[in-house]
Amino acid sequence: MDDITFAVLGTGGIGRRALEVSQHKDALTPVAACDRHGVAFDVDGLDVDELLAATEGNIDNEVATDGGNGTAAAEGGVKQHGEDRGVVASNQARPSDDPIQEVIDHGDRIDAVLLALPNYEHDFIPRTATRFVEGGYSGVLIDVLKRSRVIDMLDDRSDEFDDAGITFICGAGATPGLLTGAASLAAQSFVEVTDVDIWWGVGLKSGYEDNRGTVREDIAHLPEYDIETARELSDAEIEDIIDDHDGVIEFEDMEHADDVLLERAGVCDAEDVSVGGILDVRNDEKPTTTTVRVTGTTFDGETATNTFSLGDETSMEANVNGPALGYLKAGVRRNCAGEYGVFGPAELMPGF
Ligand SMILES: NC(=O)c1ccc[n+]([C@@H]2O[C@H](COP(=O)([O-])OP(=O)(O)OC[C@H]3O[C@@H](n4cnc5c(N)ncnc54)[C@H](O)[C@@H]3O)[C@@H](O)[C@H]2O)c1
Repeated sequence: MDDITFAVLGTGGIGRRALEVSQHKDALTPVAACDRHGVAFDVDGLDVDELLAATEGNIDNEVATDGGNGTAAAEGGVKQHGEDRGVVASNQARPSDDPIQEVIDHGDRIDAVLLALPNYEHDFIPRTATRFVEGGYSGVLIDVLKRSRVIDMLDDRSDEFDDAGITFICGAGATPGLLTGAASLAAQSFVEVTDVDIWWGVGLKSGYEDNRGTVREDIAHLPEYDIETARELSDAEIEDIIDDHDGVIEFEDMEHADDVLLERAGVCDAEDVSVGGILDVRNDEKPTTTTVRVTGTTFDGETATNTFSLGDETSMEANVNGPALGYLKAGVRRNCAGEYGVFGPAELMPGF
């Protein structure tokens, strides 16, 4: 495949690592990266080492997205060294009042855009996608979002994507993403799938400070919170929740889009999919092994469970960004073939 130029929207915990992982993939050139405060653009390819070094320990991950500050958490302690917050600390970047628009304005030079943006407002990523349509972009958009309900919001825009020549790959991180694809592959042994159980373990070696978006959004899955209440928590309150759980938080029945993404690929009904897991915010060792268990019946009447498990040494960052960039490349192939609209990770695997 020819060299693929791509942009990263959101250089927080995930987006920075996406830039780093892209250095290890063939034929991928990052040409743009932005956070809420600034944008770096170089059509010949960003100097990723410089950008990562300049933003190390200086990541913008305020709770605000495009709605301004206004929450207690937004006042909180973003790690910051020097005067420039986030990507602007890189000498390739400059401040911007609307960095996403600047990426859209360079859209004719960008084959694919990875949206590593927060999901504090469920419609933020769909709204951002609409901006790309309105800005005349045609290419690949890909996200790593988690929530099931956002997939419907993207589906509602499917005709717009089609008309614009956009191939949108949704839910293409780890879960959903890698594990959804694995479930789809494991299901191929069966003629009927009765259960898909996803159980993940994540140890965050860099702790809450460098993974604020992910940890806050995960807390929203606890029974006593939702996305609105989690958004309003201050950093100190989040640290208290982490303390109350001794750093290890267990989740059950999470609203993860693996369910709707497997249903739309024809693997099983969404209600037959369950997702849970354990997050250890203070340890880089996984608190439990990540597994996908797919149970079904074969054409010759046997009932069995196919199990896929991740090596405990693989980090969350590796399991989100490797697949995201792999799916990005699969999206570019689809786009070049004239296949537009919304695709999930399971649809890019063997089908039924
Ligand atoms: N699917 C998976 O397996 C998986 C795993 C981990 C994280 N995630 C998701 O990845 C997303 C990112 O997580 P994170 O930990 O990197 O979050 P983060 O808060 O660290 O980073 C988000 C970035 O988006 C930027 N941003 C926000 N509003 C913006 C705007 N209007 N314009 C430009 N940039 C803007 C912020 O400045 C920040 O740099 C979250 O939604 C999280 O749930 C998915």
